[in-house]
Formats: sequence, structure tokens, C-alpha cells
Amino acid sequence: MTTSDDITAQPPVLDVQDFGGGFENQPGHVDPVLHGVTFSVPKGSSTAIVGESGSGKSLTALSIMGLAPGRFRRTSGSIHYSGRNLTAMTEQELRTVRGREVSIVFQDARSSLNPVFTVGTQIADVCRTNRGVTRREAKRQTLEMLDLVRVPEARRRMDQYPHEFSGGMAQRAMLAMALISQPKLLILDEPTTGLDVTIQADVLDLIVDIKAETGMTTCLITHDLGVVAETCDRVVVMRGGEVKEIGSCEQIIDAPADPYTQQLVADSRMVENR
Ligand SMILES: Nc1ncnc2c1ncn2[C@@H]1O[C@H](COP(=O)(O)OP(=O)(O)OP(=O)(O)O)[C@@H](O)[C@H]1O
Repeated sequence: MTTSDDITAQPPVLDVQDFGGGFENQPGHVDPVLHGVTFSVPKGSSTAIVGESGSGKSLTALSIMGLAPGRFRRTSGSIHYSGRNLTAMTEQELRTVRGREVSIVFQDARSSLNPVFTVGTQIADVCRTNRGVTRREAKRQTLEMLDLVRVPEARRRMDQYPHEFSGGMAQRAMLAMALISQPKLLILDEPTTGLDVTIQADVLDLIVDIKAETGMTTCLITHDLGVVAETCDRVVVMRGGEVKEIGSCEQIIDAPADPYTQQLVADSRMVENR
């Protein structure tokens, strides 16, 4: 297994430096939300961003993808992906990074899928757009990807509509859609929140297995330290739009330095022992 030290020696795939911003709720006035957020995601790592609701995790992820809400304004800093400054890119340039290099999976897969198209068509469309393959090849890759994410009877299920998928199956389909572009970085924003506990465990196991098979870099956003312990090697702790602590998974869980992290760990132990 790669230790945390080996991992941090890798060049960062993602480098967030002093990133700040907020919402322009009145013209000319920005209500700050993110304050000097600084962290990196080393190549090949599974980095978690952890924090309670409202700590700024999702906004950070959306900013990386260039998908922050329309009223969000960056007030400081930069985000580099593989040495390229995402914060200086045009929407068109960002779209190519989003499609081909960085993918994101959101919570609540069923609402991310379009109800009027079959699941297979939606995954194949992403494949055709981002990989420029023929319709037939896209269908073949879709089937292969649905098998990879362990959707049973994938050939039959690709012709089904999202409402015919359970929450767990829909989340697998969203993973297939994210993976079909063969991204180098996969961001997972609360990918198992809202799923039954056993289904959550299955989806997490799947993410760990796929990461091991592909060597892809992952960035998992969660409020749940239990999830982090099972899936990640590095942890970034956020609170109130700031990074409070960064460390290896062992250090954060066994010897947290920041009082807020200590409280998070204590709370998560209480949930475990309940
Ligand atoms: N569209 C928006 N307009 C105004 N404020 C927003 C908007 N989206 C998010 N915020 C505010 O930004 C802050 C950070 O939100 P964010 O969604 O990033 O938190 P989070 O850590 O991901 O929490 P959660 O787990 O609940 O999604 C919150 O205080 C939230 O109220």
C-alpha cells in the first residue's frame, strides 16, 4: 500500500491556492463564503474533503469544475489542474477539461439523470461527445462500463429509464457516466448520502475497487468520517469556508491536531458506538 508520504511526494493533479469567493446577492457587494482555501490533490491519491453542512465543500468542488452558481464571484486565488489555471479558462476550455479530464458524481443520482432518455443512451451520448467514437462503439463501451460498475444484466438494463433504477443502481449508472470519459480526476460529492446503509457500503467498495483498477486520482467530498476511513488516504478538513487541517487519514483520525477536527472525530466515534 502507498503511504501518505509516498503520495504527497507525487505532483499535484489539483492545486487550490488561496481560493476565496462569495455570493453577489446585491450588485457590487459579495457576501464571502470561501476564505483562502488552500490544498492539493496529489496524483494517484484518494483525497477526502470533510466538514459539516455549510462548510463550503460543495462550493469548492463546483468551483473546480467551473460550475459554481451564477452569483458566485471569485475574490482571490487560483485553481490549477495538471499545471493549467482553471480560473483563467474560458467556458469552452473548461468544457473540454470537464468532459475529458475531470468528472464529477453528485449526490442523488436519479435527479441528475434525464427521465426521458434510457440510461444507456445518456451514458453513450457522453461517450460520443467526449471520446468522439461512433454510435456503435459508444454502445459497446457503455455496456462495458455498466459491467465494470456491477450493474447486473447490463445489456437489458441499459435500455431502461432512470425511474426503473433503484437509488443504488442509479448511482452506479452515474459512476459509469463519469468513468466513460476515462477522467484522470474523479470528484465524488457525497456519492452515497441518501442511500441505504448496505447499498452505501456496496457503492463505496465499488469506488475503492475501481480506483485500485484504474489508478485514477479521486477527491471525495463527505460529512462522514466513517466513509473517509474506508476509502481515502488524505484528508482536508473544512469549516466555515476555511481549511482547518490537512493530513494523512491515520493522522486525522488517530491524532487530530485542530480542535474542530478533534470534535468531528469524537462525534463520528459516538455515531459508530451507538
Ligand atoms: N446559490 C447560493 N447562494 C447563496 N449562498 C449559497 C449558495 N450555495 C451555497 N451557499 C452558501 O455557501 C456556504 C457553503 O455551501 P456548500 O454547499 O459549499 O457547503 P457544504 O459544505 O457542501 O454543505 P452541504 O454538505 O450541506 O452541501 C453555505 O453557507 C451556503 O449557505
